[in-house]
Formats: sequence, structure tokens, C-alpha cells
Amino acid sequence: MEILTFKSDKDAAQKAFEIVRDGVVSGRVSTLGLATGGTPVEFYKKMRESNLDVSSISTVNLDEYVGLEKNDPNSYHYYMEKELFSHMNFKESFLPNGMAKDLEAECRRYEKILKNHAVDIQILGIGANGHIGFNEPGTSFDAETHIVELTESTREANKRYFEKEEDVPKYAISMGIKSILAAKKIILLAFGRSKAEAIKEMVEGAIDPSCPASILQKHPNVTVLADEEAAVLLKEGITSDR
Ligand SMILES: O=P(O)(O)OC[C@H]1O[C@](O)(CO)[C@@H](O)[C@@H]1O
Repeated sequence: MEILTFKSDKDAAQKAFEIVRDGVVSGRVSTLGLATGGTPVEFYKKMRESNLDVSSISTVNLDEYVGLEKNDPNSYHYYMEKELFSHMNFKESFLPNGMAKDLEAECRRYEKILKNHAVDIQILGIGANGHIGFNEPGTSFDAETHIVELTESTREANKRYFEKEEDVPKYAISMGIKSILAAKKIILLAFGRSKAEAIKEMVEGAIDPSCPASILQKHPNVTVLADEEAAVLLKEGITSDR
């Protein structure tokens, strides 16, 4: 696992953009895995302000809330349209459908999409409890796309986007950890002191479902781009970038 620290999230986002841009321009990347939440916002800004031609690139997203329509401002469909898709010419983009009548069938449908679109670079954030995608602590490392009951801590962290806490959905559809690990390369972004414990656990802790991100220690090609606050608890071995 390569760990690079940066003075600001903007610098880290620039580095993430450069890795993605080089992959796209060289033709090595044909599918990008994308994340939502506050963390990748600067990265998406760099992407949409670039003149990168992504017309041959497919995208797959990690997750979507259950019960929110695509045009609900809190849905991840809406987020992706706003932050990225309405600004760039991707070939095709996939997210789970949180409004599907049969959610189990939707998980199977989405997993098939993932099998047909092998992810070359996956962008990840991390929850303060170590979750990746919406894979909460305790999730099996063998899970494929599945329905997740969100923990109180995740609902609490995400309530800032909703009018009332009761409006935060209780369930989501998420790519499983096995599906995430299938990506050829993973770029995990982490910013702020609230992520420091999770980053320490991910890098230095035991590989255990209590910290879903700890399984990334086993992936052969992970780059962590963190700001100094998120990396503050790491013992050593940090390469400082710009
Ligand atoms: O980037 P944030 O808003 O801190 O959230 C952390 C992670 O939790 C999620 O919101 C839920 O999966 C992810 O989208 C994100 O990577």
C-alpha cells in the first residue's frame, strides 16, 4: 500500500486526477469506479475542469440509498449528475437502482454489470468507522453487491445532507468488498482528523471485518492520498508528496 500525504485536499485531488488522466490518455483505463460523499468533491472538480476526453470510458458507482428517486437531491444519482456526469462525455454510467421493486434482483443485476465492466481504477473514500462503499463493520470480505442496513454512525455522519435526521435512509445497495477488491487499482482519498482513526486501523491494524478497509492491505495496487490530518496517527512510512 502506497501512502502519500498532502498539505490540502486540493493537492491530493490533483494527484488523483493525474493518475486517472494518465490512465485514460494511455488507454489503460476503460472503466472507472466512482464514489460519492464529501471526499471526492475536489477530485470531481479537477475532472470537470479538465478537457479530458472520456467518451470511451464507462463508470460504475459504489452505492446508492434505498428509497430515493434518481432526481432526489440526496440520491447518489443526483450527486453524480451534478458533480460529474452533466459536465463530461462518459460513454455510459451505472449506479445501483435504490428504487427497484425487487432489491435482491437489483443486486444481482448490478453485480452482472460489474462483471462486464472490470474496474481499472476505483476511487474510494472511507467512513470514520472504516467502511468502504457502504460496507459497514462486520460485513464479510466475500460480499458482492448487497443490501446494507446503515449503522447509526454512518447515518449520523450523512445527516448533514438531509433536512431531518429521520430522512436519512436506513438502507442502501452497495458494491461488496469482493466487488471492490476486483479493481485493478484503488485510489483511496481521506481528509480531515475525523478519518485519522480509520486510516490508522486500515494501514496498521489487523485485517478484520471490524474495519472493512483493512482488507485493502491485501490488494496489490492501492494508493492512499491523505491530507496531514487524516494521516496524523500513522507511525511511519509516509511518503510526503507536494
Ligand atoms: O466522504 P465522506 O462524506 O466523508 O463519506 C465517506 C464515505 O462514506 C460514504 O458516504 C458512504 O459510502 C462514501 O460515499 C464515502 O466514501
